[in-house]
Amino acid sequence: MEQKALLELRNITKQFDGQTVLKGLSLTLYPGMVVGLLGTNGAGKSTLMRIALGIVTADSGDVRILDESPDRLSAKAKAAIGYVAQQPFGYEGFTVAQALNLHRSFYPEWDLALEQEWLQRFGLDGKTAVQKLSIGQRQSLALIMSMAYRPKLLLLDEPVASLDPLARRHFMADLFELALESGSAVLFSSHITSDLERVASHVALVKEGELLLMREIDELREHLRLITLATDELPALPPSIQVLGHHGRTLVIDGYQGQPIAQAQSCLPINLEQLFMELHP
Ligand SMILES: Nc1ncnc2c1ncn2[C@@H]1O[C@H](COP(=O)(O)OP(=O)(O)OP(=O)(O)O)[C@@H](O)[C@H]1O
Repeated sequence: MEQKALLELRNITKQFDGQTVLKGLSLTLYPGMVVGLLGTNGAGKSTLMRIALGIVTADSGDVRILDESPDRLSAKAKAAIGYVAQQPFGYEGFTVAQALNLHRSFYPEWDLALEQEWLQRFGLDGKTAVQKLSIGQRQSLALIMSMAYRPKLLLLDEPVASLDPLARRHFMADLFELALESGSAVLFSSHITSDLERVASHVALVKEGELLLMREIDELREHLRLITLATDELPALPPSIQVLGHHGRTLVIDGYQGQPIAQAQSCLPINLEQLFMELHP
C-alpha cells in the first residue's frame, strides 16, 4: 500500500533580494523517515523548513504539509507539527516549569511523563528562570516543547548544535524511536555528520539551493564511492553511474555496484563527512 506523505515539497524556488536561494528543490517525507539535511552555511536549509511551515512563502512550487497547504493550516495539523528554530526563543520572565505549563496548554496530546523524563535526562530544573539557562539548556527546553506531544512531523533546525555529546546522543536516539514507533517523520538539519550517520534513515544533501542527493544512509554506504583517477580527465563511465563530484584526480560517484571503473587507481567507500568535503572542494 502506498504511504501518504507527511511533507511534500515540489519544485520550490525562492529568491531573497535578487539572490536565488532555492532552485526547484523537491523533497518528500513519509512516516518513519528521519531525514538529515546537510549543507554548507547559507545553502538554504532553514529557508526550506520555513517554507514548509508557511513562515516564508515560496516564489513557485507546491507545498503540502500533513496534506494541507501551509498558509491555511488547521488547528489539528498545527497540533501535530513540532518545530525548533535555530534562533533562541522567548519565555523571558518565566521559570522552566511556568514556560512548560503555558506551552502544554496548547497541546491536548501532551505526554507529561515524557516531559518529566526529558527534564530529568537533560538535567533541567523546573524552578530555574529561563533567562538563566545556558544556550544548550534552552535548546533542550525547546526540544522538549517540540516533542512532548509526539508530533506527526518534526522539523528541527540545527537542534543539537549546543548540546553536549551525552545529551545529543540521548536526544538523537529518542528522535529515531519517536519516528519509528509512532509513524512520524523528522527533518533535521545538522553539521554534525557523525550524528546524522548514526540516527538518520536518509540524508538530503543541499548545495546552493539544489538537492544534490536524497538517499537512504545504508544505500549511500553501498553505492557511493570515492575514486582516485590516474589522470585529471573524466573517463567514460557505465550509464548506471552518476557523477556527484569531479575535481582533479578525485571523482565521487553514485550507483556503484562493483562495475570496473576505467582509470581508477583506488575505489573506496566514503563516509558523510568525506562526501561533504569532496562535494565542496
Ligand atoms: N529573510 C531573509 N531575507 C534575506 N535573505 C535571507 C533571508 N533568509 C535567508 N536569507 C538568505 O538565504 C540564504 C540561505 O539562508 P538559510 O538560512 O536558508 O541557509 P542555511 O542553509 O540554513 O544556513 P546555516 O547552515 O548557516 O543555518 C542565505 O544567503 C541568507 O542570507
